[in-house]
Amino acid sequence: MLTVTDAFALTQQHRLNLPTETVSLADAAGRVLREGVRADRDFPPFNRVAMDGIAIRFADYAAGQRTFRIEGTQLAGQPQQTLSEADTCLEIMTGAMLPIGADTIIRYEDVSIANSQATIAIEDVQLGQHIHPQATDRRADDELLSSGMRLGPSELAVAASVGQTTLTVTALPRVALISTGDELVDVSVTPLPYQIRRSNTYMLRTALATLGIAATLHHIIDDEAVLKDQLKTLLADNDVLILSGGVSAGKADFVPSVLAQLGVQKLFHKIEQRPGKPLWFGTTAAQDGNTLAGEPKTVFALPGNPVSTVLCAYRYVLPYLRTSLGLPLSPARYAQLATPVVFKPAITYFLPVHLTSEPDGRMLAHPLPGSGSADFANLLAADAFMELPAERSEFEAGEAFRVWPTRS
Ligand SMILES: Nc1nc2c(c(=O)[nH]1)N[C@H]1C(S)=C(S)[C@@H](COP(=O)(O)OP(=O)(O)OC[C@H]3O[C@@H](n4cnc5c(N)ncnc54)[C@H](O)[C@@H]3O)O[C@H]1N2
Ligand code: MOO
Ligand SMILES: [Mg+2]
Repeated sequence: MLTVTDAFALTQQHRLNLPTETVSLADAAGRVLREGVRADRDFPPFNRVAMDGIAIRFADYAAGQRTFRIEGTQLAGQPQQTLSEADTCLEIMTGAMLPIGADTIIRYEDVSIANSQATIAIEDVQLGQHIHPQATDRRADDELLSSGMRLGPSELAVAASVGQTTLTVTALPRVALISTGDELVDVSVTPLPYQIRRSNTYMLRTALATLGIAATLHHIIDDEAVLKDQLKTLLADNDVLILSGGVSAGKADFVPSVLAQLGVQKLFHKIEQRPGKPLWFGTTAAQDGNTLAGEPKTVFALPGNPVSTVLCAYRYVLPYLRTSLGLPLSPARYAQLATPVVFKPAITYFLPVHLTSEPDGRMLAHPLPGSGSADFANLLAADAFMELPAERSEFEAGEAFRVWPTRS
């Protein structure tokens, strides 16, 4: 059986090779940029006035002048004006170009205006104050956004400001989420005593939505022929299949054998971990390296117990999709155990934890062991899984371990 580290590495080695596509700026939120975006002008593009007030020549002020005749007004969005004579000023607004001849701004709060004259009421005026000089933030042709960035609010604001009406981004993978199991009924159905409503695919869809992936939902009954037939179609139509259930040792656990029959090559089945031991991962990539158009396709068959499904999603599937999209892995996060934990089997234990941020800067993980990998109501209080290493069985309060957040 594989360790967590080896299994993770295998998934990462078989990342998707997704093409790029061009999307409009309005549709680019959350997507992964695949081009560099440069400044078409300086930032700011002109000496930008930063306060509403008056624009003067500092030399006049330095020579003792305090009252200035108001020559006119320059609003934002108007062409640059000129301060024509000595001892005059222009009323000026935030966002306007600094007038030719002016070099200092006095706020309205610091002047009194009467009879078309402005009198400065303060004595600590500095040359160049309240001016945001051209090119102080970025210069024309500087690379502002680079390939591999995720497009969030700040990135899209910058893209808009340089006139980028479209952006080249990684195409989203087509992902199908497939629940399997005869005991599972639709959410809208009142289950019979031996049935339950399916929930795993809703969890998976919500988790994938954090990467901007809109996956489709499917359900397949525990019938080998039906499973084979439907998985064949889903494989043809998608880049990634994510199944839940049917991968363990049961009489109706047909998923691994059916995937093999469909030519999906198993890369691993079972990991030394709890929960999520029976995770199955495979690819249609040919061993000779020759891939058909639209290939390879990837299949994650997650164990059906809901807590196992969640753990496998956050520990393996989401990082896989992240890096396939061209994003770096999320930075590692750590927390300290709030109370001691004992876990005997020599396998990695993913402990559900509630995280608290303490006034002294520590992140504390409060264990929520729950009643096992079917107890998904326990996850309502959890913020993360803490990864407790396989080679240890006793973990002390205050010891720090890696955590895998389950909330974004
Ligand atoms: N003899 C053994 N039995 C089991 C082993 C084992 O190693 N030997 N492994 C156990 C572990 S660990 C897990 S995890 C489960 C995995 O089971 P499967 O992946 O085969 O999943 P199913 O048998 O189909 O279902 C398990 C459990 O999960 C519920 N389930 C399934 N899908 C959903 C869904 N979409 N929404 C909600 N709940 C779901 C299902 O009803 C079952 O209760 O196997 C152990 N057994
Ligand atoms: O690994 Mo299973 O996921 O323990 O219940
Ligand atoms: Mg089973």
